[in-house]
Order: sequence, then C-alpha cells, then structure tokens
Amino acid sequence: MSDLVESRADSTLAEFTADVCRRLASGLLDRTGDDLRDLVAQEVDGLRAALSDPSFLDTADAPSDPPFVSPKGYTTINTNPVTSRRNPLAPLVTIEHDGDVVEMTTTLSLPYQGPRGRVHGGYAAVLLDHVLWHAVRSRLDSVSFTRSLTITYEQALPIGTELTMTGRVTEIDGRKTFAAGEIKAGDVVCVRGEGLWVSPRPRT
Ligand SMILES: CCCCCCCCCCCCCCCC(=O)SCCNC(=O)CCNC(=O)[C@H](O)C(C)(C)COP(=O)(O)OP(=O)(O)OC[C@H]1O[C@@H](n2cnc3c(N)ncnc32)[C@H](O)[C@@H]1OP(=O)(O)O
Repeated sequence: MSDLVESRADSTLAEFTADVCRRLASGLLDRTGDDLRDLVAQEVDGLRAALSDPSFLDTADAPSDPPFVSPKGYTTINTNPVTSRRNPLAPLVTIEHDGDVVEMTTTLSLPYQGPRGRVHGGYAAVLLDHVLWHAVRSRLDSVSFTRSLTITYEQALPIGTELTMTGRVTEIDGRKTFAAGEIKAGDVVCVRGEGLWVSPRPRT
C-alpha cells in the first residue's frame, strides 16, 4: 500500500467538496431564483458544518481517491476528468473488468448536455476514449496513448439515464493496439467507437 499524504478526514472533506461542486453545477443549470438560492444556501451550510465539525462527515463514504506518494516519490492526485471522485468535472462512474471486457456505467446530468435532452457528442467521445483506454491498458505492460478514435453516433444519447460503456481490444500489433466499444442506454446502442492506441517508441 502506498503512503497517503493527508488524513482520511481531509480526503473525505475533499471528496465531499467535489460532490457539492457537482450538485451546484447541475443546480445552476436547472434552477432559478429562490430555488437556486435555497440550493446554494443548503450546500454552503453543509460545507460550513463539514469544516467546523469533522464528525459531520463520519457517515460519508470512505474516500475513493486519496492522494498518495508514488513508488518514485511523487505526490499523486487523481486528476482524471472521467473517474476522479475529487475532480468535480468527472461524473460519478463505476468501472469493472470482466476478463478482456471493461464496463463503465454513469448517469450524466445537465452539465454534459449538448442538444436538449442529449449528451454532448464530445463528451460521449471522452467516455469511449476512457473505457477503450482501460481495455487497452489491461492488456499491456506499458502505457499507450490514443492515436486515433472514430466515433459513430447511432442514436441520441440521453441525459439522466444510466449509460453503459463497454470496451475491448480487437488486435495487438507490436506497439499498436486496436480497440472497439459502444455506449448503450438500456439495450440500445447509441454510440460506437473504434480506435488505435500506440505505445511510445522505446528509448534507445
Ligand atoms: C499506471 C496505472 C494507471 C492507472 C491510473 C490511470 C491514470 C491514467 C489515466 C489516463 C486515462 C487516459 C484515457 C484516454 C487516453 C488519452 O487521452 S491519451 C491522450 C491523447 N493522445 C495523445 O496525447 C497522443 C499524442 N500522440 C503521440 O504522443 C504520438 O503520436 C504517439 C501516440 C506516441 C505515437 O507516436 P509515434 O510512435 O511517432 O507514432 P507513429 O510512428 O507515427 O505511429 C505508430 C504506428 O501507428 C501507425 N498509425 C498511426 N496512425 C494510424 C491510424 N490512424 N491508423 C492505423 N495505423 C496508424 C503508424 O503507421 C505506425 O505503424 P508502424 O509503422 O509502427 O507499423
């Protein structure tokens, strides 16, 4: 186990604060006037309570992304805009590996909206890039970077509905790894993606 760089209470406070930011980001887009004021006041009260009385967060989930010291000695904070619980830009996601298949679930709210009621196409690409990268990572010993990613939008991807992203490797050819996957809402495949991940050339 790596060394943690802050107390469990501070990691819990950080993730609680990120959750407050997530709720405010949504609230700013679906509330106005007094409704919005009520939400802001409630969240500010919660933050004040959490700061002044650490036991306020005793029933919160265990921190899922506490900063740690890497084996090379660097303080590492998970900044990822898809999976970090501590990054308010990231929605709440689950990720599971089942053999060669990686599955991720999330439900997106208004900050991710493009056309009314639909997820912004660029964010759909972010989700697919992420799940496919995980599928590739699980098959390689080395790091790799997205070289190309082709997205096909088959159907509207709905806001406010649980989405399932699935990714799998289709071919490995030296430094090149090809992967493909899709995003479903219920049983409907809404978005497909396929791409190439390349590991950097070994240093000579
Ligand atoms: C440690 C624990 C971790 C766990 C904790 C997680 C934390 C971490 C989370 C990170 C989560 C990230 C999730 C998303 C993944 C990103 O977001 S990655 C970021 C976005 N991508 C980038 O920044 C990549 C930018 N590009 C590059 O750096 C360089 O192009 C690359 C990828 C290193 C490749 O460079 P290169 O080696 O010079 O490439 P090149 O020789 O031109 O091409 C390599 C081969 O691919 C072929 N090729 C190139 N393009 C194509 C194409 N379109 N079709 C077919 N073949 C092609 C070439 O012909 C060549 O083939 P060979 O001649 O070798 O047979």
